[in-house]
Amino acid sequence: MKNLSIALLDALKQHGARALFGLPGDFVLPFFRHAEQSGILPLHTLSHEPGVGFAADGAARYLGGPGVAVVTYGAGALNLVNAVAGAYAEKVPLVVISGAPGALERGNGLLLHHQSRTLDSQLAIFREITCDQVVLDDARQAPALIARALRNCLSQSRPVYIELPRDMVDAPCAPVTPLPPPAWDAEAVQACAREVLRRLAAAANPLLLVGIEIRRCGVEHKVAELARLLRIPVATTLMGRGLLVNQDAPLLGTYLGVAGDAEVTRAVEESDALLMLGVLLSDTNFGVSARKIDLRGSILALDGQVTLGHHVYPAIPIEALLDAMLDEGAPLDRTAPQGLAQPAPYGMPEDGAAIAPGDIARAVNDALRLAGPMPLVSDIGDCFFTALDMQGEGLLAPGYYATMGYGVPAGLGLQAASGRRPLILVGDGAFQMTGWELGNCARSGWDPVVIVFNNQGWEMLRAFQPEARYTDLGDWRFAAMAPMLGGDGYRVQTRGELARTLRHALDKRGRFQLIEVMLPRGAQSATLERFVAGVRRGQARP
Ligand SMILES: Cc1ncc(Cc2csc(CCOP(=O)(O)OP(=O)(O)O)c2C)c(N)n1
Ligand SMILES: [Mg+2]
Repeated sequence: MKNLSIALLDALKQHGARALFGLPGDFVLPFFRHAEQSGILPLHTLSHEPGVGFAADGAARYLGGPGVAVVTYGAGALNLVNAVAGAYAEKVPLVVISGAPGALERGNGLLLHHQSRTLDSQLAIFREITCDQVVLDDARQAPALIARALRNCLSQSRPVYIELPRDMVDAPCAPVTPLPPPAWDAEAVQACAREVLRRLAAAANPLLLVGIEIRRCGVEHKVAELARLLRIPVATTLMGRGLLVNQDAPLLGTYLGVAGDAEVTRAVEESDALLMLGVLLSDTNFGVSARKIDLRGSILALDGQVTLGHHVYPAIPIEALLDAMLDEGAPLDRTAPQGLAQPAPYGMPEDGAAIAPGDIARAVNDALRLAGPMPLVSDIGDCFFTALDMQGEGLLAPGYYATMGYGVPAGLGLQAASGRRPLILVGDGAFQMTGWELGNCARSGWDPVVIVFNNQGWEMLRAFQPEARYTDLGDWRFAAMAPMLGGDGYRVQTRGELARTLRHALDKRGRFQLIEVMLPRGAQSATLERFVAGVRRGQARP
């Protein structure tokens, strides 16, 4: 019989995990030893737990399986909270494994180091940001608890919390038998699919609007097939940017309300049968709508249920709904829409002019057209709005939860788990938070290309409070620091320098490449300007 640590590691691998990300401490050292010595999953350490969480998140988003973060009790696990909360908000299947005090030390009457209020305070905190929590303090129960937690992590596409007392890691433990996904009622699914198809057929302007859950559930190809079958155009939400790329779908583009393409906005907001698949009804997706979308006339398939106006069908997995619609659907009486997606911007002039954010999108699109597609990972800031105009191999970004600090570690997690080299976009403010994780690249064999949007300030905040002085961050000279961190740094001031440096950096492998793009103070992307105007308009409305 194996021990509990090996049973847990085997189960993680069986459920699709491809790597462990962690930062050890005494409560989790025994598990780290098994993780490293067993080699069941590669173990990558980072320098601060937010980076551990974002790296696990990036791996999960890119590969679809669970991302795994392994930390010590208290100071470690509570450092992870923001990353886990963001994963919960954006439906990322994350597994948090926290070491914890053993039974004897729990009962010795002393306050333990890393303890906050009580020894169960941490569990209480993680109850709020995970869909399931288990404490492995009994080896007989452990296999069933692990199986339940991992099944819920994947079926709900949300983080789960596993607390592992350090005196349990060597306990003899039976292997974990994976549980089947939750059952559903085929008849209810068929009835729901027929009602959705009837509504679409009766509409003058049916439209599909897709969100991030269709990627988490691995059904993008089925959505594209449905759009082609029914001859219905598709738009993505802000969070869904990058979905259905290369899926041969009649893609209109990304819905950004008043901040986006007017054609796409009109198509979404004037649709009389909006079928929303995997869409979060969030302010970032709908907060800048030109006019309020009539949700009563729309259909929402999210979180395993389908809402049609005032009807709710519970327990309808999105893949089952799509399969039933593909079985029963037929072309609606419409001409097949041609994808209207606005072409991405190309052709940045390679001259001596100062660089604007929009130039960075053009330069990246020009360079990737030559070098080949790369996964894009963006932090929050104007780099995110600029990334919406980039043609990458999908875009990973916390577009709804909107936490800074995501970009660099998430890109490292993506490369660690998949081997693919990412292009990371990050502002100077966000780089100050977690950009230093690049110092782990040399020993881990990672070599991302990182573009730092250096406008020497918190520009997104300046957009709302131009008079503020506290948004000025000064010039941190990131490129000059790159060699000390084991990479190559380039500081570029003109469009010509940007184009040449980007081509050079994409060619250079084996060391991270940091391109510090100097942006004039106050320079904003057109999308950010429209987004700010939209938010202001929304706030001004009675
Ligand atoms: C963890 C966290 N703390 C604060 C904030 C609030 C914020 C949102 S945007 C922003 C400024 C970002 O500055 P940066 O230089 O990175 O990018 P740019 O605006 O283009 O200049 C802040 C402080 C968020 N979102 N997350
Ligand atoms: Mg900035």
